[in-house]
Formats: sequence, structure tokens, C-alpha cells
Amino acid sequence: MDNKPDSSERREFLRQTGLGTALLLTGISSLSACKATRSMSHIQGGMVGANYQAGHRLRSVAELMKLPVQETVTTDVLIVGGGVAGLSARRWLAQQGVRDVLLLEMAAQTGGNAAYGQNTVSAYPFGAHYLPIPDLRNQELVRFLKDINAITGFTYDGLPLYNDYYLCHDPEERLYINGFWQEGLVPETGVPEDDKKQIKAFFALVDQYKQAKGSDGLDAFMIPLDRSSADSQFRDLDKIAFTQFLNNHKFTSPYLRWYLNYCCRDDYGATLDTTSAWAGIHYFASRKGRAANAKDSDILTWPEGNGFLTDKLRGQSHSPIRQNILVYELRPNNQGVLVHACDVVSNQTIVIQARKVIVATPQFITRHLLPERPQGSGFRYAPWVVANLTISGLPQGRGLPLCWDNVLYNTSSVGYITANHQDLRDSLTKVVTYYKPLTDQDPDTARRMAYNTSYEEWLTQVLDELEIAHPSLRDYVSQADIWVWGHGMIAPSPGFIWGSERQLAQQPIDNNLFFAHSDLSGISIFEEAFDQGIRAASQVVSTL
Ligand SMILES: Cc1cc2nc3c(=O)[nH]c(=O)nc-3n(C[C@H](O)[C@H](O)[C@H](O)COP(=O)(O)OP(=O)(O)OC[C@H]3O[C@@H](n4cnc5c(N)ncnc54)[C@H](O)[C@@H]3O)c2cc1C
Repeated sequence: MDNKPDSSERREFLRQTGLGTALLLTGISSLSACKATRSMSHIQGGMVGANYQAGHRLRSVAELMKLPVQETVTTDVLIVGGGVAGLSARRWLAQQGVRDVLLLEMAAQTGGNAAYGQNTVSAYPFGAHYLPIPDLRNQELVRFLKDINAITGFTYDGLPLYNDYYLCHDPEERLYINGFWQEGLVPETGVPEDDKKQIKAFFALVDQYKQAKGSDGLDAFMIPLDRSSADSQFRDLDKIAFTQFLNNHKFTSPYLRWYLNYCCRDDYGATLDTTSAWAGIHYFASRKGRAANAKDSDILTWPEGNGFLTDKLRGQSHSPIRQNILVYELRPNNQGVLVHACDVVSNQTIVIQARKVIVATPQFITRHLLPERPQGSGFRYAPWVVANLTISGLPQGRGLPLCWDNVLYNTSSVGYITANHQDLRDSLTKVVTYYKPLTDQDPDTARRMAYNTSYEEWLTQVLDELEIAHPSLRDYVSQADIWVWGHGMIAPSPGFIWGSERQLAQQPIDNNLFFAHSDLSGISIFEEAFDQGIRAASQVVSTL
């Protein structure tokens, strides 16, 4: 959920359609004959989510070792984990002609944190939901987007043409502040002049960072972030918290600070105090996408969110994938790596002898698979709660009608997106996806609290908050599914990105075990996971 400047003239036919639907939805909601009730008993749904119980079985590997062996298989390359990084590694291996590849995924579906659901109204994301248009120097990502028709062609001067159905349609973003839905997420309505000046000065400063190059000639801020300059004048920003950076520059405006805190929570599941200044600036200064029909701040999105991308990634290789298989031990031997995994449906063990293994799991899992490997303590994960609400209307107050991204000022969530915003059908029923990073407590406490909170308690919290801007919303909700991400995303705490831990965690073991995951970048976005997969797969190819 990124900050966008004013809407452009592009995609006019889509804009008209989307806006028309939004207005109709708003109008109908106030006229609806739906019976008003404060009860939630009419709402179907429940807690859904990643199979964390399967993951928790890694806490007692000794028990798993007692399971009977179902089968023994061999493979040249085994990939553990079918998130973006694992699927990207699999795609890359296929493109390099490596045929004997097997991917094992613990969950019932691939996609990892880009999971999604579907009902009769729409598909909807439970995690990742957008991709900013990439920098053209990220050639592999551009190539992938071309392969899946997200880029439909290039102009004579090399600028990509993005698929209009995937570029986020207007209207994109609105903020509910001072009782009014304003356009864009940077506070404006009712904001004093002094604050506005600071907001302007902040954006002027990050624009300088966007253009800046280090003494090595590299851009100060790049995606993938390992391509950024090593110049200490920039990297040293990683040593301080974003709050300190703002203090140093005398950015005191509460509106600016609210906005920047929102950005840290939205992208990193962290706050101004727990995000490194380098990461905080990277959010703004690294987006350098160029296109013939889009601005550098434009994004691609789909009803199922980035599940669209992971399904396409999956389709780019024919090598086998086995789901519901929890890998629980990786033991290097003289033929490569001996792997033990549990089929969580039959509750039996599968033994795999692999020449090479790509471990595409998060570090909090990897440490169970390789307990003797030294573990860094800097890998901190933000818990998140995501709720998908199917609604028959959306009562709202003054201001801009429903957008793709809708944020409520000074609330505990980062707002909601409209899952079927890209859908051109004129439907009154919608699915909205509400996102809440749990940043009020330390991650361990918040995680425990999240798992111990009931469906009814979460639903009440979500609806109470949304009813600030949408009175009586609960009367219009027919289905609500709630997903808790205990370890939603790696948090770029001060010192983590340019410290030694993530670099060490990337190091292969004996040229047989290789590592790929967005954790190893220190920030959790599609582009980093995609790149981590290619990096690890290239290392494998060079050793085969
Ligand atoms: C709420 C939320 C919203 C987000 N929004 C965005 C967004 O809008 N845009 C964006 O770019 N990014 C977003 N992200 C981040 C994005 O989802 C991730 O960066 C990316 O999907 C991570 O991919 P990955 O492969 O690195 O890791 P993961 O998604 O963690 O994949 C790891 C995979 O390994 C599997 N696995 C784990 N242990 C085992 C085991 N022992 N055996 C077998 N399999 C195992 C897991 O089930 C999983 O499928 C969001 C994340 C969250 C939580």
C-alpha cells in the first residue's frame, strides 16, 4: 500500500468503470433494506491460516524421527519451501536446463506469504497484494513480467507497456482523517501549514536520496537491496532508528510522523522506533520503475494479490512439487544431503537423498532443520492479522468514494484494500481485505496474544475499528475469514540490513546446501524473495 501522487489520465476506461461501481456501492448501502442488528451471528467464517501446527512439530524432531518410512527418493536438486524464493529458484533451474528438481512444501498450497482465498464474489489475498513496477535494471524481474504478460510489449525506446488490467485502477488511495475521506495517504485535510511544510521538506529530502549515488558509482538505494551502494554515508543510516533520523532532521510534525510510522508498519510490520533509518528511507528512495504507461510509483495488483504471481511462477517449470510435506532434518553426507520429511496427511516419513538442497524457508524454521548451524539473533519477525470481509454495502461519510487502498488515520491497522477493485464487472458485493501489523507489543508477546485471541474477539476488533469510518458495517458483512501470521515478515531493525548476520545466513554449506528466502534480504517484498531464489539457484548451477 504505497503512496501515490494524483491520479493520471491513463486507464480512463478502467477508472470510469471502477469509480462508477464505487459510487453505486456507497449509494446502495445507505438505501439497503438490510436488517440493522448489532449481532454478528449472521457472519459466516472463522480462523483460517498457515499450517502453523505442522511447523510447530519441528519443535520435537525426535518424535518425527519415530514415524514409519513411507518411501525413499533421490533427486539432483531439492528445494525446501514453495514461497516466492523457492518457486523463483525452481523457475531459474528450469531455465538453466536443470531437470531433476523436486520442491517440497509444508502447506497444502504453494505461495507462502502470498496466500489467497476465493469465494463466489472474488478471490482475495491473505498476505502480499501488490508489486510496484520495477526498475528496468532489474532485468530478470522485467523478463518474468514479460513472460506472464504483465508487460505486454516495449516502446521503441525500451519502455515497458504494462497490462492495463493489472495496473492498479484509479481511484487508488484515500485516507479517512478528520471525518473526511481525502485523496492519497499523506495527511492533508485539516493539517496545519507548518506540518505541510515539513511534509514537503521530507519528500524533497527523500527525492535527493532517490537520485544519490555512492562513491562506488552505485545508487544509494536499490531493489534488490544488495545492489545498493556500499558507501558508508548511506549504509551508516542503518545503524540508527528512523525516529533518530527524523529527530536529527528536526522533522517533528505529528502528521508526518504518523504517515512515516504507517509506512514502516505497512511495509515492514515495524515502527519508527524499530525500523532502521536506511530501511525507512529505502521505502521511498528505491522505487525507480519506468514505463510508457505508468508512473514510477504505480503498482500492479490482482484480486488474489501476489498469489497471481506465485501461481505464474509455479507454471514456469514442470518439475514436480509435493505439498503437505514438512521437511524436518537436513543431514549433509558424502552424496550431498540426506533429507527427512513428514507427509503431514499420512503422517509418515519420506527420505530424500539429494545432491544439492536449496533451503527456501524462513530462518525461524531453518534453525530447526540445521540445529548445529550458528544462528543469528537479529532475525525478528512481525506478527500480522489479516481479515477478509465479504460485504453487501459500505456505508461511508464525506469525501472520496471507495478506493483500492483505504486507510484510517490514527488507528491500529494499516487499513483495507478492495480485493475486487480490478474486477470490471459492476458488482455491488465486495470483498475487502483488512491488514493489521501487531506492533504495540514486542513480537513474541504479540504472537502469543494473537494465537490466543478468539475469532469473535478478532472480528469485534476489526469491525469496531472499521465502523469509525463505516457506521453499521457489521450489518453488511456476510463472511469474515481471519488469518494470523505469527511470523509475517522479517523486520529491518537498526543494524540488521548491513550487519553481518544476514550475509552469514546466505553462505552455502559445503557447496551442497544453499539458502534462499526474503529473510536474507532483511526486508520482505516480492522482488527480494524473487532475487534470493535466483541467487541461490545460480550458486547451485555453478556447482553441478
Ligand atoms: C500480511 C502480509 C502482507 C504482505 N504484503 C506484501 C505486498 O503487498 N507486496 C510484497 O511484495 N510483499 C508483501 N509481503 C511480503 C511477501 O509476502 C514476502 O516477501 C514473500 O512472499 C516471501 O516469500 P519467501 O519465499 O521469501 O517466503 P515465504 O513466503 O515465507 O515462503 C516460505 C515457504 O516455505 C514453506 N515452508 C516452511 N517451512 C517448511 C518446511 N519445514 N518444509 C517444507 N516447506 C516449508 C512455507 O510454508 C512457505 O510456503 C507481505 C507479507 C505479509 C505477511
